Amino acid sequence: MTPAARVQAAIDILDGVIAAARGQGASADRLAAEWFRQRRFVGSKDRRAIRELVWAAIRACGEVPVSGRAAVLRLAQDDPDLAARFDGSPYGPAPICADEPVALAGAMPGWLAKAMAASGLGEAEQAALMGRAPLDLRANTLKIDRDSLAARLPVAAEPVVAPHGLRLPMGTPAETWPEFAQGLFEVQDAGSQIACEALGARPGENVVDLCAGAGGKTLALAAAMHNTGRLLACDIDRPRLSRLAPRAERAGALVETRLLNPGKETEMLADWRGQADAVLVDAPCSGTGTWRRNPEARWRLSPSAIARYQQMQAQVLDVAAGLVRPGGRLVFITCSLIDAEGADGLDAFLASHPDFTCEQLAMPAGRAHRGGWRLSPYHDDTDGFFFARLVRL
Ligand SMILES: C[S@@+](CC[C@H](N)C(=O)[O-])C[C@H]1O[C@@H](n2cnc3c(N)ncnc32)[C@H](O)[C@@H]1O
Repeated sequence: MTPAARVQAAIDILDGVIAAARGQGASADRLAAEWFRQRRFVGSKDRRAIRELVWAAIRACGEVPVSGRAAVLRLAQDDPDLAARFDGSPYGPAPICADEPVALAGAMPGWLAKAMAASGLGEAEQAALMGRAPLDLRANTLKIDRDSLAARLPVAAEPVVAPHGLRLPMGTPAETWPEFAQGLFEVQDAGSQIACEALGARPGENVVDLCAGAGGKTLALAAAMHNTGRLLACDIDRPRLSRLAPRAERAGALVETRLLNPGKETEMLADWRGQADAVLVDAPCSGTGTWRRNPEARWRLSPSAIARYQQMQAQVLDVAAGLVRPGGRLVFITCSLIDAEGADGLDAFLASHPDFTCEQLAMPAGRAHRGGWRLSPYHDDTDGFFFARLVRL
């Protein structure tokens, strides 16, 4: 492909991404993969260049751009080489007109920037959400310790702040390695690992991971518990929860799973009522803390979506509260950095559950934030999280 044809390809993919963001359609990743699947003649160098341009344009535009061309023109304004590709050559983009629309630069839509600022995150914090996420691993201590794992990996791995974490160069195909197939590690952001540590799950305990999804955090809990006691992983999403069993098998982790019916969670967990030593609530949220991985997600959010997540968070916290034994722990996690989905929810929970109190945390990275703890890409180079540990009196 000519350099100009690559630019036009990126514009075409971006048009699809923008339409999907407006209509809550497929993710940018899926759309790009589909675009390439239909054009098998596009070589790997071209693919890489096109992808880089697509994601650079997504990162550069805070609001949803009017078109793919307007998004790439945003980048071209600061990049004369890119602007020169708009030369009208065959398969390339038409020359730039003086008065055509150019997308606005920015980290995120204005209403989200305001919500972030009100949650104590200034411009530098907001801009860091558009950076590139590192590739972190968690050594599976059911099978190996961090140092022994690092020595076996085919590329240098740096320890990270999470006690069992290692960091690899971005783009490392870690999941193709035999060490992955052998269950020696999981790919897991260091922030996610630290949030799990907040539960302090111990060997022999009865632990519930209420919103387990495909079990990223469940597997870390199983390792912390040395596969002793009972660990129950629940979710309302069958496809997600069904991905947990093969992962647990690879990791050698002992986990029970239970698929819950929405609205019937308490009933379906009646046998665990007041029995759990610790409950993890990795609540459904907007994922504003994970935009480094899927930056187009910020084009899909709306204030009403945030309000719906808040309701879901209150509901899962309520279910979780009923499972905790007196003296037991409850950890509330969201991978969002806006207080509506973190500290505000924590306050509301404490107001309606006087039998719970918030415990002070001291974690290896991050900082205290309104009764809980915050990790952010800017401050910690992890995904963004809010979490809090509560104890039932
Ligand atoms: C942030 S994700 C969990 C990610 C997972 N813990 C991990 O570490 O990979 C939130 C999960 O909550 C689940 N969920 C939503 N409402 C729920 C409910 N009422 N009860 C249990 N799980 C729920 C969603 O299906 C989703 O899988």
